[in-house]
Amino acid sequence: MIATTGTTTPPKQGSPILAEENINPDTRHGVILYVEDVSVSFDGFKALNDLNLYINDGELRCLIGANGAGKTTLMDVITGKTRPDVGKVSFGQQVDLLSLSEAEIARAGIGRKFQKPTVFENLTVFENLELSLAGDKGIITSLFHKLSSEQKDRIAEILKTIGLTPQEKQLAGALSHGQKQWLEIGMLLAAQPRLLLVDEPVAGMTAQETERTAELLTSLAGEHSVVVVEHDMAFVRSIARKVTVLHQGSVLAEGSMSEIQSNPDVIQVYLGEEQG
Ligand SMILES: Nc1ncnc2c1ncn2[C@@H]1O[C@H](COP(=O)(O)OP(=O)(O)OP(=O)(O)O)[C@@H](O)[C@H]1O
Repeated sequence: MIATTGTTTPPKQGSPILAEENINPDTRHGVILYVEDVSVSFDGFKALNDLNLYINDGELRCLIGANGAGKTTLMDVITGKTRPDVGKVSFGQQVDLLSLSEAEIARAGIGRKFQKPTVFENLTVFENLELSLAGDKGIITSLFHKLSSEQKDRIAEILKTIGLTPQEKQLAGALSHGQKQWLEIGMLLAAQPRLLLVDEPVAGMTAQETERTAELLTSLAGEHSVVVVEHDMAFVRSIARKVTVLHQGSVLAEGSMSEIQSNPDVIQVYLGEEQG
């Protein structure tokens, strides 16, 4: 029988993301994300096919693959948007992500950055971060609530990390495309995620913005684990210590960029296209 149980649910709006509710995943074996034997079918088509992936605590991993390889579906499974037909997905050794809702997964400490920035254009950079810090307390409470010195320090720290301290009073709508992307990364950081999933962060960026983004993502690794889905191979080369290549819903190869580049299967199905 053909399985058609890969289901996609729309993201819940206004989901509370509170840093203090983050749970502490058990990473005693050095792994923060386990994806094991996961398959997802859409009307009989296997978008993910017996996929196995392990992300180490604190690592920066790049995920590459041709169009339709399953990268987005994998991100959707990790964040609870799509439920697999079979398989196991856990945050650390014990937290079963398949039993949690999208909001609960976000609260558990998994942040996702979509390709298109979604900052509040009519608020300042500082206010955008203030709102993210407020979590489910909401916009009204947050605007009338006086920030504690600890919260102010936290915002200052995030501004420094994302390189937007000089722009803190600027309206987010006036930022460049690259700056908006960094602000959104900062808004995710307000929830203190352990794992960050970042979808095509440098699409549409200038060369200088791309370089700055490479520095930013590299600086986040260590304290956070970061998975970057990216098509820009020059960017992947500049940041990746370890690259996973997806092909037809499975892992085709995994290793350093030079290992990947010399892998005959990869050359044939992916890099071959790029070079060819
Ligand atoms: N909701 C859905 N219903 C039916 N098919 C889907 C659905 N979502 C994804 N697919 C199919 O599953 C396959 C994998 O798609 P996915 O978006 O995960 O690939 P991708 O690697 O992210 O590609 P891209 O680089 O183009 O974003 C594609 O063939 C896609 O058409």
